[in-house]
Amino acid sequence: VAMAHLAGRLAQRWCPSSLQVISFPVVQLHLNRTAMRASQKDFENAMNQVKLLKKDPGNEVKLKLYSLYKQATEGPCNMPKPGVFDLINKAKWDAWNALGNLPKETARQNYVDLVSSLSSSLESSSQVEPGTDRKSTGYETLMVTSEDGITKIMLNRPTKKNALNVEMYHEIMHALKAASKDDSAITVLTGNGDYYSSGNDLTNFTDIPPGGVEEKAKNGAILLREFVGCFIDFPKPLIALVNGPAVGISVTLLGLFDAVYASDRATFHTPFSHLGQSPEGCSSYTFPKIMSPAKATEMLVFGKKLTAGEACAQGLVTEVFPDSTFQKEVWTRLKAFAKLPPNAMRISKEIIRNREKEKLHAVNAEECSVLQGRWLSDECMNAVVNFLSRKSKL
Ligand SMILES: CCCC/C=C/CC(=O)SCCNC(=O)CCNC(=O)[C@H](O)C(C)(C)COP(=O)(O)OP(=O)(O)OC[C@H]1O[C@@H](n2cnc3c(N)ncnc32)[C@H](O)[C@@H]1OP(=O)(O)O
Repeated sequence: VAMAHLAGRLAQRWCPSSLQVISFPVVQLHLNRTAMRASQKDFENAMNQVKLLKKDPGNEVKLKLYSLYKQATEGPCNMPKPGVFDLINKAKWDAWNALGNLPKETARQNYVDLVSSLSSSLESSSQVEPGTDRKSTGYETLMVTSEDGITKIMLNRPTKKNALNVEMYHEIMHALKAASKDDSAITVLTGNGDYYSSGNDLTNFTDIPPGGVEEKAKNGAILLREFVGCFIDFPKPLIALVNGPAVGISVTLLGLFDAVYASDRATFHTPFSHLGQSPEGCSSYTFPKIMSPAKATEMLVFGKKLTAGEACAQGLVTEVFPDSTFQKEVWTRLKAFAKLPPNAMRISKEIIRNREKEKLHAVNAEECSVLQGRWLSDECMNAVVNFLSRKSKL
């Protein structure tokens, strides 16, 4: 968060003429989808949409819909528990009861989200050729599709090398939450175009709220903590397809994925010191564990850029594929994974992740708090000003 007026002051202090060449685009703060609440009308529309689904979504999803509907309309489960032999009503009761004290509004929102993810994946199944991706609409910065039991979240700002702007952070969180509830077995994150992602969009640092730079840094830390938290808590197998170079937060997050497949064109670069910043995405904890403390230091402190082969040798990448066959090979493999029993995969992931979850959340909180301070430093502001004034690139 190098903030416009402070950055401007810095530029003026050290290089008055540079003010003419730096124009600070104002980042449009888009509506936080996660903060959106479904209205009664949205809820009613969703109920109508369910009736129009052309394909049976399966018992598990139907139970989820039932329980969310009951919670949204009546609140916590208020029925006597059916007998053990009343299997259907018992399953319904269990599903509703499992929602505990979930607020009615949240249940309503979850119902609307679930129906929307079903509509985009099931409704279109009758409209598209087999094998063609089904696209869910409504995202500005992502392409989200569901096919063959796989939800694919594709970063879609190729002209900006898939840099993560504020809207993209919110949309990824939204897409992950929807994917965690949809009927896919696994979820994939990848990039559109020649880059996987160039990391945090450095223009995020330029839109200063009335509270000034401190407030900007504080808001950035809150956003980052919530964003990384979604990866820590994601319940299904989450796989990264690193189609090209990856920078900054797009690299650090890889330590929270369950598998990372990379094209041999990919590179892995975390130039935090160059940018006056410090590690995030829980990498201060995951990287030393994955690759040894010294190798992690080379990346996170000295900003050493790794090739895909090096990242694989160090355990950050699971497997590397020639770029020419990357898509074909990984998708064949992913489709086979997606046929495995989804509940078994979820439970196996849970048992691996649960052991680390508390620690990861604590690390995330600490990293965000340290970064909040870094964003206010001259070192960080200089780096951002230099990039925005096109004086430096990585
Ligand atoms: C709130 C949470 C904060 C979490 C913090 C996370 C920390 C990080 O992620 S640190 C990493 C930050 N990323 C960078 O420093 C990368 C900066 N970009 C570059 O150095 C270069 O663009 C590149 C090496 C990635 C690519 O160079 P190349 O010559 O191939 O392409 P360009 O012409 O530079 O880029 C095309 C286009 O894209 C814009 N762009 C690329 N990356 C970013 C970025 N990170 N932020 C903003 N904009 C970016 C670049 O400005 C070009 O835009 P124009 O065509 O409009 O000039």
